[in-house]
Amino acid sequence: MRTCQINPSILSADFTNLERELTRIHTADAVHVDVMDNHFVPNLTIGLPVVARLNEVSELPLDVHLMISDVDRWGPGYAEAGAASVTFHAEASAAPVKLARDLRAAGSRAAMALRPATPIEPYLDMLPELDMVLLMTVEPGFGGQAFLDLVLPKIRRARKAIDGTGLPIALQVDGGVTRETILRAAEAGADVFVAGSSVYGTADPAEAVVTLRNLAAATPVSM
Ligand SMILES: O=C(CO)[C@@H](O)[C@H](O)COP(=O)(O)O
Repeated sequence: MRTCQINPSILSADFTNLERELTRIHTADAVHVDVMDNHFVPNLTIGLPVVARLNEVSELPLDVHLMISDVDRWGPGYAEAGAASVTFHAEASAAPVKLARDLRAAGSRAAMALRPATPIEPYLDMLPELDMVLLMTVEPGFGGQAFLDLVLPKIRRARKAIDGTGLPIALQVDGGVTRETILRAAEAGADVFVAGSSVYGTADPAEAVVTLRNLAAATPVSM
């Protein structure tokens, strides 16, 4: 068994009562908070004041995923608000190394996300600046989409590159993660899984988290 984490996405939760929705996933490793600005992605969710308040009421660490433009300017504020980890999109950052350093300096883990079609190779040199890489397995913007198998070879390449650094960099996947697709993502080398519908869409989200984590942990990486 290996160590894997499940971070449920509150995009699939009931936005009228987020505090209660956090308690329904008490078995999770962190809560994945999707920040969307209706500019970088065609959807709008929550911003800094709500994230700051969530951090005050949450027993789980916040794994904040910024799907916003001008992230070099706005990103560090989420770290200052107490997020345990802040993920920015490589496609939205003009200065990703500086941003990763700013996030760490503000007290959070620094993570970089890539859309399904964005290659990882141009970013391999900056892996030591990162605590986590997020490979999107759907186009960012909406929950409930189907997992894109075409990302699996990139997950494998990322796993190899991360292992090559010898650093404890997590490899997260996000989008379309179910009891079935988590097996393929885990086998390719992912170790942190974001799941929205397959957690909040069940009668017992806490139990769904445990099931997903056990499935991933029991799946060896195969290169
Ligand atoms: O960031 C996103 C979508 O942009 C994700 O976090 C989704 O919210 C995951 O939802 P499911 O695909 O698991 O339903």
